[in-house]
Amino acid sequence: MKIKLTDDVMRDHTKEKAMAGPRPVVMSGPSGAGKSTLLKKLLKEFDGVFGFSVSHTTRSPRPGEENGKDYHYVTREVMQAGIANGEFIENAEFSGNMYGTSKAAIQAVQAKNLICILDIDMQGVKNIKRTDLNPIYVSIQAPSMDILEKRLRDRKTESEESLQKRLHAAKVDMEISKEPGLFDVVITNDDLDVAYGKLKDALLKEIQKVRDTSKS
Ligand SMILES: Nc1ncnc2c1ncn2[C@@H]1O[C@H](COP(=O)(O)OP(=O)(O)OP(=O)(O)O)[C@@H](O)[C@H]1O
Ligand SMILES: Nc1nc2c(ncn2[C@@H]2O[C@H](COP(=O)(O)O)[C@@H](O)[C@H]2O)c(=O)[nH]1
Repeated sequence: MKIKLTDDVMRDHTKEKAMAGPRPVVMSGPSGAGKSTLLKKLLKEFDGVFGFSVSHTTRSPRPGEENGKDYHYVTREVMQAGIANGEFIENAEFSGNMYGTSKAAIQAVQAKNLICILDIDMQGVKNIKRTDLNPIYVSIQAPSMDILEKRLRDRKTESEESLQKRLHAAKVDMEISKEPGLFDVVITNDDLDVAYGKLKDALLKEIQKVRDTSKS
């Protein structure tokens, strides 16, 4: 039997699709694996396609980081009040600091019909899985623990204590990321250009959606 859709039904369906917008992208993986490096390349090459979800954190800014651009830097008290007030879609304690994605951070990107990128740890991934955000889950991994440690040390952003906490979390992360179905794609970031190519391939469909929408 052929079902004839009325104009109203068709209009509603189209509106729903337009409102749904592109799927967000969750990038996760051990600290030092190269998430920020890769997502900065994406944001630069695809200006007007991707938007970064600016998280809140209680850690101090690193040299060159900007409040409101890299993170919203807040105190524990402010962060805890926001969480208690239901302002966060997810939050986690990582390496002695609090991190969280506010609902407003995601809405700010989605309001512009951009692909919202979240850079979050494994606890964040597990928590986002319980929401209806429906992102594409990408895991970025380093080729080995030794290379990861070298990258983190060479970055010169961590104290020895923070570095050890991050390496410990990385071991857990590397194991969990093998869980079948947890991530849509797992990318080993060995050669940066190769890893970036794989990331673009994984997101091609969503990139095209945004480009098609902005043309129409
Ligand atoms: N493919 C690569 N080869 C060599 N060095 C790399 C590569 N990718 C990233 N790096 C370097 O490794 C360091 C860690 O990368 P980056 O800061 O992007 O990691 P991250 O996963 O975002 O870490 P965090 O979770 O702590 O923010 C940086 O100094 C970066 O320049
Ligand atoms: N669960 C969340 N994790 C987050 C968020 N923002 C960042 N992160 C993760 O924290 C670590 C450390 O980040 P760093 O900038 O201090 O190196 C890293 O794995 C990030 O992915 C967040 O909002 N929620």
